[in-house]
Amino acid sequence: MRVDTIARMCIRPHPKCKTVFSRYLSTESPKPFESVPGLKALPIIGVLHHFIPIFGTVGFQKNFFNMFDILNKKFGPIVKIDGIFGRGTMVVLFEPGDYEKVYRAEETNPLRPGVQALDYYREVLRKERYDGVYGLTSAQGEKWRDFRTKVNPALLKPKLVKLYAPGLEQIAEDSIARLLRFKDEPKEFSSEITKWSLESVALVGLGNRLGCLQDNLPADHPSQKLMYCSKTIADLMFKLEFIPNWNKEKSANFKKMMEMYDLQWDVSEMYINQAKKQIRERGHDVPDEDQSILEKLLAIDERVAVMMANEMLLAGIDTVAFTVTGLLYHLATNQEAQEKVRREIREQKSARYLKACLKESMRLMPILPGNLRQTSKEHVVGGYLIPKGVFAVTPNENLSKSEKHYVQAKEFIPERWLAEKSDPLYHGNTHPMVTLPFGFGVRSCIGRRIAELEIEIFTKKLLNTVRVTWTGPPLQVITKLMNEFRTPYHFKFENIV
Ligand code: HEM
Repeated sequence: MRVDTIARMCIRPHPKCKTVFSRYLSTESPKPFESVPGLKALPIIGVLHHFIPIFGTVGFQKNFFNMFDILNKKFGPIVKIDGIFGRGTMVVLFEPGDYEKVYRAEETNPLRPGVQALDYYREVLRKERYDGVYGLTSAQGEKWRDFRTKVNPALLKPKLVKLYAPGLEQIAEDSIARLLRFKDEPKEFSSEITKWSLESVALVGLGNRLGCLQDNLPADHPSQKLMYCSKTIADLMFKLEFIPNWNKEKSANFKKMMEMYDLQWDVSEMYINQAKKQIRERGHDVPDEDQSILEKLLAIDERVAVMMANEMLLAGIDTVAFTVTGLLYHLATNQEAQEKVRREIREQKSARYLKACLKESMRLMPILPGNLRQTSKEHVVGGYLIPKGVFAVTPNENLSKSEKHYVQAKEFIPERWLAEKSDPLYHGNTHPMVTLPFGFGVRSCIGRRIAELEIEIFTKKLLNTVRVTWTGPPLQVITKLMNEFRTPYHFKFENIV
């Protein structure tokens, strides 16, 4: 019997057989990768000519959202971009079913290429210091899996993460008191919300308050250095990753980036050492609720514990500050939704509606415009053969704002996350891979539970006693590597008790 006949007879083939049979189940053989439509490279300049204003296929675009939109309109649901900006070839998949197939097939060993400068810093420049423990953001393969397996329970178990609630409530109260003092100076909001975010993630990670929310914080306070590093690294990352430079490692930006990584490491190491000393002095009989993530991980693997704490102090600042700012903006510009959240808080109900607001806000303003995996094997997608080693990009922000996937897609409607199946707004009508603000699968964001808890606690505390309004033009998102907001912010905070 022919192999394709067997494949068709098999109703629920074993996953291994599925892989073997998948090629036979399609009547046509896949088209070669070279024939995927998209941006072709020229010698030396690569794909740069496509981005020349007016004449280029894509032209100059100020963000990924616009760029993906044009690529989709010009080339269809699957678009190839030859070796962009010194990186490998990319394929942008606009059909959720297509990238679901790739991402699920990559789940056994999900490769997400790191930031090149950080990889260089950890694996070459400071090789002796890290010696194979590269953290979640840089490591791949076995090294990543080993690290992730050790840290998953401490960071992702909701029950364990909730133990930090009392400390986070205190931080939220301190931060809100400051916001109310600065209410007539909206320029302060950006730095205040970043301080809240750092103070919160440090409490969870290290078990200590850093003191960012004290009055007259000196400019050279170590916490100021961490906030400065986080911002500068994000800016430089964009310049180094997405702006072509044929001699990157000798450039001033690259050197500055190495200095920033050194500074970020030195300051976080100083805080981590302080925390370790306190843990030692306190002894071991400490209940779970009083243990920081650092303390829990130190009992498993010291080097992993230190690296995780360091990554929390880098990846856990601007991501959370951006997301809570987006949520407050949506609630400030949708007073009815804000009132509903306030009622829920005052009636001490579960935070169902608030959580729906957060999901809806992240759908419209995600920190990342899309997700990324590097293929470790061949895939057949949309009739094309995608080879090993290609960067498979999902343009989630575009899809999340498209009428093809959501009813009234550009509007803030938290109810869609709570609607019944019979309601046209019901979110289950949309493919579950369209909106992925925390990424996908086993490599999704390790800080998700912490971020959600921090945001929920802060928003509840704030809205219980404060009305938030927005007095300026619509808030604009600027895409660098991560999304950012154009400042100044035009929030107004008014005490209502
Ligand atoms: C609302 C805030 C946050 C958002 C929206 C967010 C989003 C993301 C996304 C989209 C990814 C990529 C996942 C993937 O490739 O599938 C990611 C990875 C990661 N995030 Fe977050 N993040 C947030 C907060 C945090 C916090 C608070 C921390 C630290 C505690 C953190 C640490 C990390 C790390 C270490 C990774 C790499 C995970 C891995 O590769 O295993 N993030 N995050």
